[in-house]
Formats: sequence, C-alpha cells, structure tokens
Amino acid sequence: MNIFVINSGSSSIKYQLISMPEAKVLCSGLVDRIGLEGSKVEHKSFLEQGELKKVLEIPVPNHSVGLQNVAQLLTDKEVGVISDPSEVEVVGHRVVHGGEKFASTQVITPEIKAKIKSLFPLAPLHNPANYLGIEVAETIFPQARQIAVFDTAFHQSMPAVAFRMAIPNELYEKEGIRAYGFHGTSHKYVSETAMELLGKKSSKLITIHLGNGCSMAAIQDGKCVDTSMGLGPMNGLIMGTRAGDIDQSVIFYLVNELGYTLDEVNTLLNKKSGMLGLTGYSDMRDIGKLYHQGQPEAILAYQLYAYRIKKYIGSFAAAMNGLDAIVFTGGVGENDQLTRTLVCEKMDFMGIKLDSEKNKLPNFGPRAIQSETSAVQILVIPTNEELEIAKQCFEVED
Ligand SMILES: Nc1ncnc2c1ncn2[C@@H]1O[C@H](COP(=O)(O)OP(=O)(O)O)[C@@H](O)[C@H]1O
Ligand SMILES: CC(=O)OP(=O)(O)O
Ligand SMILES: [Mg+2]
Repeated sequence: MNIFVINSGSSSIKYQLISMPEAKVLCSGLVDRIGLEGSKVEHKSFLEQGELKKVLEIPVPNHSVGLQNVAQLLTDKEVGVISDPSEVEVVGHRVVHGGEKFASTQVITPEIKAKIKSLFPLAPLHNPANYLGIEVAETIFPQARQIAVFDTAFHQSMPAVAFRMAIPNELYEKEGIRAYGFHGTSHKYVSETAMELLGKKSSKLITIHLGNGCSMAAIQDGKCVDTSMGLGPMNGLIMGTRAGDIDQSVIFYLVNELGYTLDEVNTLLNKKSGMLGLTGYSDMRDIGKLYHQGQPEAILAYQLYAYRIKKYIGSFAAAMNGLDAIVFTGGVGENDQLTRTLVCEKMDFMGIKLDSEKNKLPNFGPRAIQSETSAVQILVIPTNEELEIAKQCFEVED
C-alpha cells in the first residue's frame, strides 16, 4: 500500500511516499520557504538504480502550488516513482492539535475537518497549515483515503495530575482548558525505539525533542505521563522563536504598561522570542558558530536553552520516581553536540554522565553516548515522524 505522508508546516511541507507494510521509502522531500523569497522544492527518489535528486528553485506562493509540484515529481519522467496519482492509496497528514477528542488516528471526514478548524486558535502556527494540506491533498489525490495523525494523541495517557491546571474547574469542564502536549508522534517513535534498544518494556524514559519547536515527555512503561507543552505548542522549553515557560506577569506588563495588543504579545512570544529573541538567529547552526566565537549573547542563549532542559529532566525524573534513559532527538538533539554537552553537564548526582568522545560522533543512527559509569543511558535517536504516521495509517487501514 502506497502511503503519502504530509507534514505541513507554516512555511514548509515535508513529505515521504512510503510503501507499507515493508516501510520502504520511495521518495521524500521538502518544500521550503513557502510564500517567501528563495522558495524551492528539494526532492529525492530512491530507485532501483540508486538515489536521484531534483531541486526546483521556483516561486512557491502557497501550499497548493507546493503540493501540485510535489505531485508532479511523484510521476516525473526522470525521478518519478509512480505512474499516476491514483497509485497513492492513503494520504497521511500530521495534524498538530487534536484537542481532547482524538486519542487515536482518524480517517478524515467533514466532521473531523470542522474539529481541526475549531482548534485553529490553539495552534495558530500549525493547524491552519495542516488543514490547508488536507484540502489540497483532497483535490490532488481524490481517490485516496485521507487520514489524520495528531501530535496530541500520544499524550492523552497523561494523568489529571499532569494535565490539569490550577484554575477554576469549569474552565476545564466546559472549555477544555488543560495541557495537551505536542510532537507526540516523535515522542512515541523515539521512545519505542529506545525501549527496543534497552530491551525492556518497563522503563522510565525522558524524550527530548529539539527541532524548531521543542518539547520533552516523561514516558513510563511506554505511556506518556507528563510533557512540557501545554494548551498550545508554546509552553515549556526555549525554542527557535518561542519563549516557552514565561511568568504570566510579563504578559500583563506588556499589555498594561507597554501598550501591546494581545495579538502583538502572541506574535512576540511565538515568533520573535526564544533563541531568535536572545541572539537574532533561530537556527542553532548559526548560534553554535557565534558560541564558538565567544559571542556573549550566544553563550548566554545556549546556557538558558540547556538550563531549561535540565530543570525538566529533574522534574520528570521526580514525577516518575526514577530514570533509565534520556533520549535526544529532532534536528538539534540529533546533531548538536554542544547542546547535549551543556544539558548533561553537572548531572552526575542523578547518574547522568556523558562520554564526550561518543557525543562527537556524527548522526548516523540510534546510538548510546553515556560513559561506562553512567547509571542513566543517554541515547540519540533520529526521529522519523513520517514513518510513524505511515505506520499508524496502515494500522487504521489494516
Ligand atoms: N548539524 C547541526 N548542528 C546543529 N543544529 C542543527 C544541525 N542540523 C540541524 N540543526 C538544527 O535543527 C533545527 C531544525 O530541526 P528540525 O527537527 O528539522 O525542525 P522542524 O521539524 O521543527 O522544522 C534548526 O534549529 C537547525 O539549526
Ligand atoms: C508542535 C510544534 O511545535 O511543531 P514544530 O516543531 O513542527 O513547530
Ligand atoms: Mg518538527
């Protein structure tokens, strides 16, 4: 069965065409900088004769144009892997916010679409792009089943003590105000891989997903028991452009004393804060260079970024009454040895000791990087949200 997986972001679309059940990736790619200068489509096909790449440096004004180009690449003369769009039987969509309704994968119906739309205010950077991806895919692949896999689903196992907030009950009961958690597909995928590596199902893991968005999860015996993101994907860790945890007083000060509108506060905390606010850059590669040049802002930003992660490791270990392994994943977690060094520094009191040589290894796949005397395993596991989405779609169809 050919499953086309779409991970539609605010300014990018990641995609993979995966043949299931053998989990063979037929092609993959990225539509980058949608609606911006310098947009492009980077496509890779994995054919019998080897890997073929094609880069289209073309204007991509919106998601529709982006996906139309991708659909053409799927059947392209040189790099095509299928002969007609009808060979795609299922389109699997990453949908970031599923609210409390969806603890599992859903075949998309008009009702499901309406629910995804109703959650726009809670995930303004993500759900609108995911929704657009669904609408465009429905026109390009009209014969395929469209399936949604929610970032929030894996976190639905959290107990009330982790997801409730100390605000009046009716705001939870009537309005659903609680912590939901995100990046669930990634936390699920890397925690399952970690359990395979550890060779045991009963385990206390902390997964640390560090991409543009960043979040952590406490996972006990395969089930999420706590996570750092909340009602929307803003809370918790410091991210590329998001502040993460912030004292509520800051919001009142910005509005009451500095004259910000609430929309401006939202934009400030979602798009202008985090590493961008601290250094002027949101890409860790740029900030890493400045750190090594000794730039004070970059050094402080890295320290803040790692310090926040350390605090969550401490609190999640306390929540689980123990810790077997921490798992780094996402673009930063997989590739950035500096982040891992700073996070694991001075954590030997709780049995976390990094092997600095193993930490330097390039990102070749799942690996353990703790020292021989570390009581806690330190794992780096490349995430694969697209493969996890394909697996979940296949289970629904099976
Ligand atoms: N070699 C690297 N060293 C340090 N950071 C890296 C490296 N490669 C990618 N990154 C960082 O990973 C982040 C993007 O992560 P990714 O998981 O791809 O993001 P998302 O899926 O949220 O768009 C960027 O901040 C980028 O700088
Ligand atoms: C939920 C979230 O933050 O996603 P991303 O990392 O793709 O922005
Ligand atoms: Mg991501």
